[in-house]
Amino acid sequence: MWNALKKHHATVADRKFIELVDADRANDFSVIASDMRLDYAKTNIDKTGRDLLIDLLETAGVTAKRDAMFAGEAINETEGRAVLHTALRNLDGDAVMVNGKDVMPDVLRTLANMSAFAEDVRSGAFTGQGGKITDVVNIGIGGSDLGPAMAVNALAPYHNEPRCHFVSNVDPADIAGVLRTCDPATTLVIVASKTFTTIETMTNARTAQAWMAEVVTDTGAQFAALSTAEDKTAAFGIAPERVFGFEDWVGGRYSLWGPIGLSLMIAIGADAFKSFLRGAQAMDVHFKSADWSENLPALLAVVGIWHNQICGYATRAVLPYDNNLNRLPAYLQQLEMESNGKGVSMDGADLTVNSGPVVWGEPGTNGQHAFYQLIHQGTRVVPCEFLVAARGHEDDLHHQHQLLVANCLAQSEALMTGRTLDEARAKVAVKFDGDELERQAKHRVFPGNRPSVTIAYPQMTPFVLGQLIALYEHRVFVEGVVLGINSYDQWGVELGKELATALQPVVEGTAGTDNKDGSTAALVDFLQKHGV
Ligand SMILES: O=P(O)(O)OC[C@H]1O[C@](O)(CO)[C@@H](O)[C@@H]1O
Repeated sequence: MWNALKKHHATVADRKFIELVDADRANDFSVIASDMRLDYAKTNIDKTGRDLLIDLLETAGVTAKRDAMFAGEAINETEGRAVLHTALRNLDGDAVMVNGKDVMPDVLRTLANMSAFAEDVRSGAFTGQGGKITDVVNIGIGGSDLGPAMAVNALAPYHNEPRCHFVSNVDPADIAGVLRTCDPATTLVIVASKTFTTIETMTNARTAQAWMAEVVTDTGAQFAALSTAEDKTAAFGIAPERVFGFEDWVGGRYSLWGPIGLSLMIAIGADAFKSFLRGAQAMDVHFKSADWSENLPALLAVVGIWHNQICGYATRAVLPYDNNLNRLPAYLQQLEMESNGKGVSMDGADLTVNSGPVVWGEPGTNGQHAFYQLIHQGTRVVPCEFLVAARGHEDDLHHQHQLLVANCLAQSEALMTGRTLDEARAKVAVKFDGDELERQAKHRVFPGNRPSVTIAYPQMTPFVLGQLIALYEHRVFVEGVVLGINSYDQWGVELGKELATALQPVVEGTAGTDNKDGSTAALVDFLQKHGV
């Protein structure tokens, strides 16, 4: 299949896709599911290419793998675990079996407990020593931070109760900056850690505990924990009624839908949080039922495969024309790169194609005045993913939103159409002539034919955000199955953790640098001379 796709790519690589994009192609290469429209017409995928890509899904066994995932089979083979974040948004409670046990009663009970606690915090029924909670500090990292941090920003227009802060970095600047703005007597600290062992999180949690203890008599009463390790949360001193547990079949970067979403739930309320879950559930239903040729996550995945594994474009820019989605690129970096940044397939063989792409981005229009220069005229092609809402939330500034939308559409159009040398000459002919005209015109040429997809939606509501994040999760799943890798482990983060633990005494000066390489030893020496 890979060879067939590469052969086909050779036949379309030079085709100007601007010449192909008429109304028919725009409809044929777009799909609408629930509230979302995915347009992938501005690419050089043609019908044959799409058919081949869909054959690839079938050959790779995506259908069977998808069904196995939803059925609770242990598709995370290297860790022997099921992958069931979808159960967390299965609000109708239909049975989901793991090892012969229906997990839904526990899932729904935890959701009810979280909802009651979140509403108590919001209403003031739950208080700190100094009264109603004014600030919530979520301490977590990776999946225990990026999801809720991204979603609280994305849903800022729905955020109507305590201020929410997110501390992730072990750099003391992070926690010190946040705690400086909070009153310990009215702050709730949420320690979010699936394992409850992550060094950054546990270090920050102890710092927060000490900060609170200066003022608050019973600090444990103002701490909550989100974890799979209830023994460890108890040892930390957090009472069981404020521990919201989940199972090991929820991966860290897929955990926003359950207890790890508590800070989001406190920010927007339990009803809006359920609407967020319903959006994701709608995308799950679509993913399970739509034909691959009409299936949003599958199509987004095959476009990604086309650009990365077939065309060889190493990166992908995610460009939300939605300022509140400013943390989406960082969230997607973990979701996609921790899931699909692997060089070994499930059976232990080396991959024969590239692993997943480097994902990066910033909201438009800011990026336009920063890195779009390279996207338009650089020597490397960067496939772009634009996201845009029909409406913002600032009704009195709707004209400004229209300008935002115009910018978004202009960028994908400019990337596709480009500007020829003749057009560039015509632009500068009033100012220059002769050789100087030629030289100046060359700088103003845009190669065009640069691919992009656009995801459009009515408005960034909790329901729409749920759909969007579930769309990306399933896209990652499909790409992972096609590559034959396990998208649900993350062994690649281990070595650095082990070496950091070993280096701590070296940095502190209680161990020597004898067994370190020359470069590391010299850096330790330099930092120690400067007071580390
Ligand atoms: O929630 P935990 O267990 O603290 O882990 C945090 C993050 O660390 C990782 O395990 C990677 O180091 C991520 O996969 C995870 O989201």
